[in-house]
Amino acid sequence: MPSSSSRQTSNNTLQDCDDGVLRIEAARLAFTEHCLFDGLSMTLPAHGWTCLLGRSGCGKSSLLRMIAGLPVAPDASLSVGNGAGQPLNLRVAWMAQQDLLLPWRRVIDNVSLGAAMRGERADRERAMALLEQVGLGHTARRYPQTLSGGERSRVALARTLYESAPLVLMDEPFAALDALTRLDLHALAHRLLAGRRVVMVTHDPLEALRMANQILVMRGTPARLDSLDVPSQPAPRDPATPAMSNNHARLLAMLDEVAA
Ligand SMILES: Nc1ncnc2c1ncn2[C@@H]1O[C@H](COP(=O)(O)OP(=O)(O)OP(=O)(O)O)[C@@H](O)[C@H]1O
Repeated sequence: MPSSSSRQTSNNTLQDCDDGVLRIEAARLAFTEHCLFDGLSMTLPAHGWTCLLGRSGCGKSSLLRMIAGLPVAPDASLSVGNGAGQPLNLRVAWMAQQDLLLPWRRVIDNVSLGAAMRGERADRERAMALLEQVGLGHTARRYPQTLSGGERSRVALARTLYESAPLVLMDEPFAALDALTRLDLHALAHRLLAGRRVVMVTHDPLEALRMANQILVMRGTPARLDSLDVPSQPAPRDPATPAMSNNHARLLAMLDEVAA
């Protein structure tokens, strides 16, 4: 899902809103035999990263898809508002674990893929500038299969940035990368996404502690959302500090806690 667009969920209309908080409320997802969550709410500040963690299968990716307005299940609903009960319109960009680069399009044409999908003329200058920003200007005319995994992730990041969406949803975007490449991508993504509202699903507590302004843990059955304070240093944080080790232990304990 490389493109962004105006989204409509089952029970609300989303409108552009770059400032102020965003409230996700009354999120519910149930299947015939079980309810994954019901009545979940969260506040997303205007700028900064919210990291969402939880045990496998608790519904993190589904919740992210619901925020994006994508279909998940017949019994799936939430409302998105500005905290004062008013619905909002919001353009959304999506970045997934799989880079979803199209092998038959050159790198630069993958960056501007959203424009092509919307039937718009691609802004090649902008796509090129973004490629330069992620350090891959020299690969513009190559095809994705000639790039390494880390380079492909950089192209996917450039494609996400091309959308200029105020809300960026990321589903384990760095999970397939080796540890050092991941650290590099953290720093790059943090710099290039400054000023955006980012929600990132991750399985990696250290990644969350490194990047987040807000950490939310989904746990319990049906799941509830609990928050964990983040270290006071600015992100992206050095993983080798005592504050990070202490919080890492606390976050692991929260993830491990038996459902209440
Ligand atoms: N049609 C369906 N019927 C029943 N259960 C379903 C259906 N579709 C999805 N599920 C369940 O919904 C749950 C939530 O999936 P989701 O991918 O959102 O979880 P997750 O927390 O992101 O998992 P992971 O961390 O493993 O990626 C899973 O347990 C999945 O089996």
